[in-house]
Amino acid sequence: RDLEEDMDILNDSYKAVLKTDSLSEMKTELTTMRAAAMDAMKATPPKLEGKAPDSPEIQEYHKGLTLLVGQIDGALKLADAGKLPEARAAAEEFKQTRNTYHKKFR
Ligand code: HEM
Repeated sequence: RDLEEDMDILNDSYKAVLKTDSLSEMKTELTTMRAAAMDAMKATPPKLEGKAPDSPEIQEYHKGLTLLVGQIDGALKLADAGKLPEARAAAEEFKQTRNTYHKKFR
């Protein structure tokens, strides 16, 4: 999958996560988001084309996705514990990460 596809998947599943009243749907969509974020790590954003894999910019890009995966895992843990409102509140916080890293790399 290319980066745009991963981002489109992140986007669709994120909308579903914020909207659903079903714990099992939330878990499925969070798991889909996690896989898309992990796959996005293999891509190079068009803006960073030509940068070395160990350049500060690529490292920063990976840091953003690692942060998002950590936040997704936090929300998954709450969903696994049956805490739907708390899981949704945790998912709301992904927006900050998305916006911060879109400003840098999108
Ligand atoms: C909940 C989290 C996120 C959502 C919902 C999201 C969603 C999106 C969407 C809808 C696009 C446009 C895709 C398209 O052109 O079809 C996009 C592009 C992009 N996003 Fe995200 N994003 C998220 C997090 C992140 C993070 C954490 C990073 C980097 C660390 C990132 C980096 C990018 C980049 C580089 C593009 C441009 C891709 C390109 O033009 O090929 N995104 N994102």
